[in-house]
Amino acid sequence: MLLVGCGKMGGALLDGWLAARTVDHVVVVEPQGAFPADAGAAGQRIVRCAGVSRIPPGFDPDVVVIAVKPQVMDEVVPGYAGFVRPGTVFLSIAAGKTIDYFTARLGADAAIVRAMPNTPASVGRGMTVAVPNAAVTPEQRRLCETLMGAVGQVAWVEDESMMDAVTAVSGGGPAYVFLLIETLAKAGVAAGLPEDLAMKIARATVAGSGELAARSIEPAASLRKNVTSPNGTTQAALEVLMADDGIQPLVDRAIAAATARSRELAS
Ligand SMILES: NC(=O)C1=CN([C@@H]2O[C@H](COP(=O)(O)OP(=O)(O)OC[C@H]3O[C@@H](n4cnc5c(N)ncnc54)[C@H](O)[C@@H]3O)[C@@H](O)[C@H]2O)C=CC1
Ligand SMILES: O=C(O)[C@@H]1CCC=N1
Repeated sequence: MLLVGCGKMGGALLDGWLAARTVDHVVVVEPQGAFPADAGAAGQRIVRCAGVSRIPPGFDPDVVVIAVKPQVMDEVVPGYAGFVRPGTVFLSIAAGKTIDYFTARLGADAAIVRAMPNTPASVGRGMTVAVPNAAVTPEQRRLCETLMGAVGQVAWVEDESMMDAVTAVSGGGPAYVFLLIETLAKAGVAAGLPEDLAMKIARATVAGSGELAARSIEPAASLRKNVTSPNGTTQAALEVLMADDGIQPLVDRAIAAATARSRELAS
C-alpha cells in the first residue's frame, strides 16, 4: 500500500489497518502530519517519505490511498500518474473530488475507487461508502472492500452523485454527534449542573446510545419511544426538538449546506 497523506483521516485509517493487521507493508508519503506510534510493529513494515520523490524506487503498490485535502489535490495527484498500472487501484477518500477529476490527471486507464470514510474507523466503527470506475477489477473492488471493511461497515453505490450527500451525512456525521455532546453538556450547565458532571453524563449518554443503536435490531424511532414515558420528562423535551421549528429543519439545512460544499469542492 502507498498512503498519500497521513493526517486525521489517513492516520485514522492507518491506525485501524495496523491494529487489524490488514496491511503489513505501507509506504506513507507525509510531509508533516502525525505518524502512528505503533508503526513498524512485529511483521509490519512502515516506511515514511517526505514526498513522492522519496518513495523507494521499484515500489509497486497494489493500492494507492489518496488522503490529502481537496485543496492540495491539484498539486499532489499528477505526481502519482507513474503508479497507474493494471495491478494498482487508486482509493481516494477526498470530499468532493470526482472520479473524472482523477482520470483527468491519472489517465483514463486508472482504476479508481472514490470512497468516503469517517473517523470512527480508528476504533473499527467506521462507515465507508464507495463507488468504483469501470477500470476497477472485481479483485480490486474486493481489496478495497477488505481495507474499508477492516475498520467498519462498507456500502457501495453505483451513482457517484450520491457521494455529496454521503459526505454530508456520514463523512461529517461524527462532528455533528460530538457537537451534540457539547450542546447537551452546555444545556446541562445552564440547567444547574457543574461543568465536569455535565460533560461526563453528556458524553456517556451519546456513547451509550450509539452503542445501543449499533447492537439493537430495533429502529431508531422505537429506541426513542422506549425512553419516552407518556407525559414524562423526555416527552417535554421532544415536543421542543420535534416541533416544526425543531431539530429536523435545522439538520436538513446543515446537510444541504455540506452537500452543496461537497459539490463545490469537485472543481
Ligand atoms: N477528517 C475527516 O473526518 C474526514 C476527511 N476526509 C477526507 O480526507 C482527506 C484528508 O482530510 P484530513 O485527514 O481531515 O486532513 P489533514 O490535514 O488532517 O490531513 C492531510 C494530510 O496530508 C498531508 N499532506 C499535505 N501535502 C501533502 C503531499 N504533497 N503529499 C502527502 N501528504 C501531504 C498533510 O501534511 C496532512 O497531514 C480530505 O480529502 C478529506 O476530505 C474524508 C472523510 C472524513
Ligand atoms: O469536512 C470535510 O470536508 C471532510 C469530509 C467529511 C469529513 N471531513
